[in-house]
Amino acid sequence: MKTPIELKILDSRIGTQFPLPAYATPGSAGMDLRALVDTDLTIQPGQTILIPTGIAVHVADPSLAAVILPRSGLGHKHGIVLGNLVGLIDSDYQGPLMVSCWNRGSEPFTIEVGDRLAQLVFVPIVQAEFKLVDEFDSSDRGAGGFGHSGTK
Ligand SMILES: O=c1ccn([C@H]2C[C@H](O)[C@@H](COP(=O)(O)OP(=O)(O)OP(=O)(O)O)O2)c(=O)[nH]1
Ligand SMILES: [Mg+2]
Repeated sequence: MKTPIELKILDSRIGTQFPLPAYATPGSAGMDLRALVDTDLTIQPGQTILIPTGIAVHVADPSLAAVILPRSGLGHKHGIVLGNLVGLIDSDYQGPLMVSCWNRGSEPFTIEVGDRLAQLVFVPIVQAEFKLVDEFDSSDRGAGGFGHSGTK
């Protein structure tokens, strides 16, 4: 069962030259987002560029959100990841979906118009309400963290 999500096409090349984002296989968790840039562009090592995807989505339901994640091939082989590491799309955001593209590699990387750059994953969200306490019920871990248990 798929969840309906409203989508606006902001760039008419989506739906004509390039398809709407879609799951590549029945088991895919993410849909690839394309670079709807005017012309091919090169990202220099260390440079970060904000890339439009040509679409807007309105998740609407506060118990859902979307995240933008890197594609493993681009990240691992070319150092093309996200300037914000992970993009979080709030359920009430209605603006253009943008990808912050960071070349953390050592070679210039050329993005061609319509290239699949990153992926969009819809996730469930729990909104918390803080309940102030003076003491927590004790747990096995307590305050141990940040590697306190070692590596072996
Ligand atoms: O990679 C991203 C990350 C965010 N957004 C949009 C959707 C998100 O709902 C909005 C705000 O993102 P976020 O809350 O992460 O950024 P902020 O710096 O806290 O901005 P704001 O003050 O607008 O919340 O920007 C994108 O299009 N792409
Ligand atoms: Mg914010």
